[in-house]
Amino acid sequence: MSKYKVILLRHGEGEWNKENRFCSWVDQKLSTDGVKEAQACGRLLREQGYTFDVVFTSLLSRSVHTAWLVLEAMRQEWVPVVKSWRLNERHYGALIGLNRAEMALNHGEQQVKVWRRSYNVTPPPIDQSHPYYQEIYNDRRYSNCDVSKDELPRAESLKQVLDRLLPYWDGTVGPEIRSGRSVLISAHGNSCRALLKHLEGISDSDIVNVTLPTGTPVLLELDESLRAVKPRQLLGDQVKIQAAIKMVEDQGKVKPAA
Ligand SMILES: O=C(O)[C@@H](CO)OP(=O)(O)O
Repeated sequence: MSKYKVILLRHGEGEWNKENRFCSWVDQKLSTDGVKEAQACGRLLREQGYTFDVVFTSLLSRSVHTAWLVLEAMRQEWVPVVKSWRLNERHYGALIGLNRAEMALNHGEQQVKVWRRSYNVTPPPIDQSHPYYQEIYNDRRYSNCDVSKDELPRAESLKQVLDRLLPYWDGTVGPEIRSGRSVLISAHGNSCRALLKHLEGISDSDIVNVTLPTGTPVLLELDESLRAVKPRQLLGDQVKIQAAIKMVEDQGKVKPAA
Protein backbone atom coordinates (compact mmCIF):
# COMPACT_ATOMS: atom_id res chain seq x y z
CA MET A 1 0.00 0.00 0.00
CA SER A 2 1.21 3.50 -0.84
CA LYS A 3 2.25 5.30 2.32
CA TYR A 4 4.61 8.05 1.18
CA LYS A 5 4.95 10.23 -1.92
CA VAL A 6 8.34 11.56 -2.99
CA ILE A 7 9.21 13.79 -5.95
CA LEU A 8 12.49 13.09 -7.70
CA LEU A 9 13.75 15.66 -10.17
CA ARG A 10 16.60 15.80 -12.65
CA HIS A 11 17.76 19.45 -12.83
CA GLY A 12 16.79 21.69 -15.75
CA GLU A 13 18.97 21.67 -18.87
CA GLY A 14 22.57 22.71 -18.18
CA GLU A 15 24.90 24.57 -20.56
CA TRP A 16 26.81 21.39 -21.34
CA ASN A 17 23.61 19.39 -21.99
CA LYS A 18 23.23 21.84 -24.87
CA GLU A 19 26.82 21.35 -26.05
CA ASN A 20 26.42 17.57 -25.65
CA ARG A 21 29.45 17.25 -23.35
CA PHE A 22 29.74 14.93 -20.34
CA CYS A 23 29.25 17.39 -17.49
CA SER A 24 29.31 15.25 -14.37
CA TRP A 25 31.21 17.03 -11.55
CA VAL A 26 31.95 20.20 -13.56
CA ASP A 27 29.82 22.96 -12.08
CA GLN A 28 27.99 24.15 -15.18
CA LYS A 29 25.06 26.52 -14.72
CA LEU A 30 21.52 26.02 -16.07
CA SER A 31 20.96 27.19 -19.64
CA THR A 32 18.22 29.76 -20.36
CA ASP A 33 15.94 26.86 -21.34
CA GLY A 34 16.98 25.01 -18.17
CA VAL A 35 15.82 27.97 -16.04
CA LYS A 36 12.47 27.94 -17.87
CA GLU A 37 12.14 24.17 -17.38
CA ALA A 38 12.70 24.48 -13.63
CA GLN A 39 10.17 27.32 -13.38
CA ALA A 40 7.60 25.34 -15.38
CA CYS A 41 8.20 22.35 -13.13
CA GLY A 42 7.51 24.50 -10.05
CA ARG A 43 4.31 25.85 -11.60
CA LEU A 44 3.13 22.33 -12.45
CA LEU A 45 3.79 21.07 -8.92
CA ARG A 46 1.96 24.08 -7.50
CA GLU A 47 -1.04 23.55 -9.79
CA GLN A 48 -1.15 19.90 -8.74
CA GLY A 49 -1.23 20.93 -5.08
CA TYR A 50 2.20 19.68 -3.95
CA THR A 51 3.87 21.18 -0.91
CA PHE A 52 7.33 20.36 0.44
CA ASP A 53 8.82 20.37 3.93
CA VAL A 54 12.43 19.78 2.91
CA VAL A 55 14.42 19.68 -0.33
CA PHE A 56 17.60 17.68 -0.90
CA THR A 57 20.08 18.68 -3.60
CA SER A 58 23.62 17.81 -4.65
CA LEU A 59 26.51 20.25 -4.20
CA LEU A 60 26.36 21.19 -7.90
CA SER A 61 24.84 24.56 -8.81
CA ARG A 62 22.50 23.19 -11.46
CA SER A 63 20.63 21.04 -8.95
CA VAL A 64 20.61 23.80 -6.28
CA HIS A 65 19.36 26.45 -8.75
CA THR A 66 16.68 24.07 -10.00
CA ALA A 67 15.47 23.59 -6.41
CA TRP A 68 15.42 27.36 -5.81
CA LEU A 69 13.49 28.05 -9.04
CA VAL A 70 10.99 25.28 -8.29
CA LEU A 71 10.41 26.60 -4.75
CA GLU A 72 10.12 30.17 -6.02
CA ALA A 73 7.48 29.17 -8.59
CA MET A 74 5.66 27.25 -5.85
CA ARG A 75 5.90 30.26 -3.48
CA GLN A 76 7.64 28.04 -0.96
CA GLU A 77 11.07 29.71 -0.92
CA TRP A 78 11.27 29.32 2.85
CA VAL A 79 11.50 25.52 2.68
CA PRO A 80 14.93 24.29 3.90
CA VAL A 81 17.35 23.03 1.24
CA VAL A 82 19.87 20.42 2.40
CA LYS A 83 22.90 19.65 0.21
CA SER A 84 25.23 16.69 -0.08
CA TRP A 85 27.91 15.51 -2.51
CA ARG A 86 26.25 12.09 -2.22
CA LEU A 87 23.51 13.32 -4.58
CA ASN A 88 26.06 14.64 -7.12
CA GLU A 89 25.94 13.46 -10.72
CA ARG A 90 27.83 10.27 -11.45
CA HIS A 91 31.57 10.94 -11.74
CA TYR A 92 32.40 10.35 -15.40
CA GLY A 93 36.18 10.27 -14.80
CA ALA A 94 38.32 10.95 -17.87
CA LEU A 95 35.19 11.34 -20.03
CA ILE A 96 34.30 14.66 -18.36
CA GLY A 97 34.13 17.47 -20.89
CA LEU A 98 34.13 15.20 -23.95
CA ASN A 99 31.44 15.46 -26.62
CA ARG A 100 29.18 12.38 -26.70
CA ALA A 101 28.55 12.42 -30.48
CA GLU A 102 32.32 12.65 -31.15
CA MET A 103 32.88 9.79 -28.71
CA ALA A 104 30.27 7.76 -30.62
CA LEU A 105 32.13 8.45 -33.85
CA ASN A 106 35.48 7.43 -32.37
CA HIS A 107 34.45 4.52 -30.12
CA GLY A 108 31.07 3.44 -31.50
CA GLU A 109 27.55 4.16 -30.25
CA GLN A 110 27.41 0.87 -28.36
CA GLN A 111 30.49 1.72 -26.28
CA VAL A 112 29.08 5.17 -25.49
CA LYS A 113 25.80 3.52 -24.39
CA VAL A 114 27.78 1.16 -22.13
CA TRP A 115 29.63 4.10 -20.57
CA ARG A 116 26.43 6.11 -20.14
CA ARG A 117 23.84 3.58 -19.08
CA SER A 118 25.36 0.26 -17.94
CA TYR A 119 25.29 -0.60 -14.24
CA ASN A 120 28.73 -2.04 -13.62
CA VAL A 121 31.13 -0.36 -16.02
CA THR A 122 33.37 2.36 -14.57
CA PRO A 123 34.81 4.82 -17.12
CA PRO A 124 38.58 5.50 -17.07
CA PRO A 125 39.46 7.59 -13.99
CA ILE A 126 40.27 11.29 -14.07
CA ASP A 127 43.89 12.15 -13.24
CA GLN A 128 45.83 15.33 -12.57
CA SER A 129 46.54 15.92 -16.27
CA HIS A 130 42.80 16.25 -17.01
CA PRO A 131 41.78 19.86 -17.83
CA TYR A 132 39.05 19.87 -15.14
CA TYR A 133 40.90 18.00 -12.37
CA GLN A 134 42.10 21.07 -10.45
CA GLU A 135 38.79 22.88 -10.82
CA ILE A 136 36.94 19.94 -9.27
CA TYR A 137 39.30 18.88 -6.49
CA ASN A 138 40.40 22.38 -5.40
CA ASP A 139 36.81 23.49 -5.06
CA ARG A 140 36.01 24.59 -1.49
CA ARG A 141 32.60 22.89 -1.64
CA TYR A 142 34.35 19.54 -1.21
CA SER A 143 36.33 20.62 1.88
CA ASN A 144 33.61 19.84 4.39
CA CYS A 145 32.20 16.59 3.10
CA ASP A 146 31.74 13.50 5.25
CA VAL A 147 34.77 11.98 3.49
CA SER A 148 38.17 13.55 2.78
CA LYS A 149 38.97 14.96 -0.67
CA ASP A 150 41.24 11.98 -1.32
CA GLU A 151 38.33 9.61 -0.78
CA LEU A 152 36.06 11.38 -3.26
CA PRO A 153 35.57 9.37 -6.47
CA ARG A 154 37.81 9.68 -9.55
CA ALA A 155 35.28 7.80 -11.75
CA GLU A 156 32.10 5.88 -10.99
CA SER A 157 29.88 3.17 -12.43
CA LEU A 158 26.19 3.54 -11.66
CA LYS A 159 26.70 0.87 -9.00
CA GLN A 160 29.34 3.03 -7.32
CA VAL A 161 26.93 5.97 -7.40
CA LEU A 162 24.36 3.85 -5.58
CA ASP A 163 27.01 2.71 -3.08
CA ARG A 164 27.79 6.33 -2.07
CA LEU A 165 24.17 7.45 -2.24
CA LEU A 166 22.57 4.68 -0.17
CA PRO A 167 24.06 5.68 3.21
CA TYR A 168 22.63 9.18 2.64
CA TRP A 169 19.24 7.80 1.61
CA ASP A 170 19.12 5.41 4.59
CA GLY A 171 20.55 7.83 7.15
CA THR A 172 19.19 11.25 6.13
CA VAL A 173 16.50 11.33 3.41
CA GLY A 174 14.64 8.17 4.40
CA PRO A 175 14.12 9.20 8.05
CA GLU A 176 12.63 12.54 6.89
CA ILE A 177 10.16 10.68 4.69
CA ARG A 178 9.33 8.22 7.47
CA SER A 179 8.67 11.08 9.89
CA GLY A 180 5.93 12.28 7.53
CA ARG A 181 7.76 15.21 5.88
CA SER A 182 7.14 15.70 2.18
CA VAL A 183 10.40 15.55 0.28
CA LEU A 184 11.68 16.86 -3.04
CA ILE A 185 15.01 15.52 -4.31
CA SER A 186 16.59 17.78 -6.93
CA ALA A 187 19.50 15.85 -8.36
CA HIS A 188 20.93 14.53 -11.64
CA GLY A 189 20.18 12.06 -14.42
CA ASN A 190 22.34 9.28 -13.01
CA SER A 191 22.01 9.90 -9.28
CA CYS A 192 18.22 9.75 -9.86
CA ARG A 193 18.62 6.56 -11.95
CA ALA A 194 20.66 4.93 -9.17
CA LEU A 195 18.00 5.80 -6.61
CA LEU A 196 15.21 4.57 -8.89
CA LYS A 197 17.07 1.28 -9.37
CA HIS A 198 17.13 0.80 -5.62
CA LEU A 199 13.55 1.93 -4.87
CA GLU A 200 11.89 0.15 -7.79
CA GLY A 201 14.10 -2.96 -7.64
CA ILE A 202 15.18 -2.57 -11.29
CA SER A 203 17.57 -5.29 -12.48
CA ASP A 204 21.16 -4.57 -13.53
CA SER A 205 20.21 -5.21 -17.17
CA ASP A 206 16.93 -3.25 -17.21
CA ILE A 207 18.42 -0.08 -15.73
CA VAL A 208 20.25 0.37 -19.07
CA ASN A 209 16.89 1.36 -20.58
CA VAL A 210 15.98 3.99 -17.99
CA THR A 211 16.62 7.57 -19.10
CA LEU A 212 15.30 10.69 -17.42
CA PRO A 213 14.57 13.98 -19.17
CA THR A 214 15.63 17.28 -17.59
CA GLY A 215 13.25 19.35 -15.47
CA THR A 216 10.50 16.72 -15.26
CA PRO A 217 9.15 15.76 -11.83
CA VAL A 218 8.99 12.03 -11.14
CA LEU A 219 6.37 10.95 -8.62
CA LEU A 220 7.26 7.89 -6.55
CA GLU A 221 4.82 6.20 -4.21
CA LEU A 222 6.56 4.20 -1.49
CA ASP A 223 5.42 1.67 1.08
CA GLU A 224 6.31 1.40 4.76
CA SER A 225 9.79 0.08 3.95
CA LEU A 226 10.36 2.82 1.37
CA ARG A 227 10.01 0.61 -1.69
CA ALA A 228 8.04 1.71 -4.75
CA VAL A 229 4.53 0.29 -4.81
CA LYS A 230 3.65 1.35 -8.34
CA PRO A 231 5.48 2.47 -11.48
CA ARG A 232 6.99 5.93 -11.35
CA GLN A 233 4.92 8.70 -12.92
CA LEU A 234 6.62 11.42 -14.93
CA LEU A 235 4.38 14.45 -14.45
CA GLY A 236 3.44 16.71 -17.34
CA ASP A 237 2.68 16.44 -21.05
CA GLN A 238 3.43 12.79 -21.93
CA VAL A 239 4.16 13.47 -25.61
CA LYS A 240 6.73 16.13 -24.70
CA ILE A 241 8.21 13.88 -22.03
CA GLN A 242 8.73 10.99 -24.49
CA ALA A 243 10.33 13.39 -26.98
CA ALA A 244 12.65 14.72 -24.24
CA ILE A 245 13.68 11.17 -23.25
CA LYS A 246 14.48 10.36 -26.88
CA MET A 247 16.55 13.54 -27.14
CA VAL A 248 18.68 12.48 -24.15
CA GLU A 249 19.12 8.97 -25.59
CA ASP A 250 20.10 10.37 -28.98
CA GLN A 251 22.88 12.47 -27.42
CA GLY A 252 25.01 9.30 -27.52
CA LYS A 253 24.58 8.80 -31.27
CA VAL A 254 26.83 9.90 -34.11
CA LYS A 255 25.61 13.27 -35.35
CA PRO A 256 24.46 13.03 -38.99
CA ALA A 257 26.48 15.29 -41.32
CA ALA A 258 24.77 18.68 -41.80
O1 LIG B 1 26.81 14.81 -18.42
C1 LIG B 1 26.44 14.09 -17.46
O2 LIG B 1 27.03 14.07 -16.39
C2 LIG B 1 25.21 13.19 -17.65
C3 LIG B 1 23.94 13.98 -17.64
O3 LIG B 1 23.80 14.81 -16.56
O4 LIG B 1 25.35 12.62 -18.91
P1 LIG B 1 24.61 11.31 -19.46
O5 LIG B 1 23.20 11.68 -19.83
O6 LIG B 1 25.42 10.97 -20.68
O7 LIG B 1 24.69 10.26 -18.40
